[in-house]
Amino acid sequence: MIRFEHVTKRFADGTTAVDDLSFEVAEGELVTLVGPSGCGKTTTMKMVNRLIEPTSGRILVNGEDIAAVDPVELRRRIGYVIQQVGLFPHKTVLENTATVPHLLGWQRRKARDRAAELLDLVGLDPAVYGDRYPDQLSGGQRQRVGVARALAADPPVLLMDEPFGAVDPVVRERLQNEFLRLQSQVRKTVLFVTHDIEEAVRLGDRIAVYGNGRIEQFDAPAAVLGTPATPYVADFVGADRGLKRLSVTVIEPGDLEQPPVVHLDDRLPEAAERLAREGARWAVVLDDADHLHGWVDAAALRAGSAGGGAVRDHARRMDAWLPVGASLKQAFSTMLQHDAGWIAVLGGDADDHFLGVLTPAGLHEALRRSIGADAVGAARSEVEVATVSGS
Ligand SMILES: Nc1ncnc2c1ncn2[C@@H]1O[C@H](COP(=O)(O)OP(=O)(O)OP(=O)(O)O)[C@@H](O)[C@H]1O
Repeated sequence: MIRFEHVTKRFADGTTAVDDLSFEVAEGELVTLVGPSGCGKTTTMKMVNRLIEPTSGRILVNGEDIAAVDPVELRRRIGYVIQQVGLFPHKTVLENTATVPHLLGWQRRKARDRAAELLDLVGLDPAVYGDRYPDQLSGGQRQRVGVARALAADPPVLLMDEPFGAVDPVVRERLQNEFLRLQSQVRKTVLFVTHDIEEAVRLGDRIAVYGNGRIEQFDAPAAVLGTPATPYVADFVGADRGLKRLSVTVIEPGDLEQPPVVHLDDRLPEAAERLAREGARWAVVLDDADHLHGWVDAAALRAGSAGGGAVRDHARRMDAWLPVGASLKQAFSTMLQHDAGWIAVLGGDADDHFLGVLTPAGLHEALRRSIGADAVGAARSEVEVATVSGS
């Protein structure tokens, strides 16, 4: 979808910003370009929409050599989001979002409807924010408008240059999550520049690690963290790359335990007896629709049994839950946040169907799986650490 063939950019003053670059971003793929300041990431990106012309080599978008495409026309087909969002201050949020559809000559009504739809998609209610001006928004909201505007004309390709760089870490993480959700719906071909390895790892299907005008490694996040190709990459991803892997390893159904499950309306004596039979100290409680309600203590059930009643009289709410596919980092963080010895995992066919619980032991297994997955290429010391800590 985006293909670089031996692309070099040498500026007039002799600086070689990009040196013989060849790589490809597949259709619907999100590739992050990551590296220290000045290594050529932005230059790479700006060559795709012809804000910068290569000195040699060629770039194809959707099989077409872009050197032959009129730059203005090319840019209308490519969404572009930058850090200083560049919203028009005298235009409302809705008008800003409808900019490209207008340029493309859409009917006013159709353009505004589309803009409203996009604002909704990025989490801004058009009825609340549509008529505001950019200076009446927070930094995070402005970034969302930037993303909505870039997507408004439904371009197949999106270029994003540090789009979430100017907001604080909490808002940034929220924007990243929202963007991932959005991308899973719209499946654009995305080139995403960042100097933050955490962001690159979280967002990228693949990551290109840059060092001085060249790509040092181009691979899936887990592979870059697990088996850095060069000492430079190892240094760049950091000594705590084991920890960073937590954010790219997901919980799988096999990591879960299956405690006894009771329902809110189950009668007490039967429920208490069942837990006693199974030797369980607690059970997960589901409601009529099989949605997670919480948990119940076996001793409380036993004590209450004599008086009759139902599980609901003793059930406690449980807010510590995660969707299957969440990262181990989220699992760790949820356990800490709720001071919980286990967390419920929901998902599967129906979205919030109860699947099982993740315990610290399950988490540990998942960690070992994450390291073992590429043990073939992993450094010996890493595998040994996993073995020792697991014994
Ligand atoms: N117009 C220009 N003329 C001369 N040199 C330039 C020009 N634009 C960029 N450069 C140089 O090219 C190199 C790569 O710049 P580029 O902006 O692509 O880096 P980057 O990786 O995006 O950095 P940052 O993360 O700081 O944005 C740098 O050494 C920069 O100084």
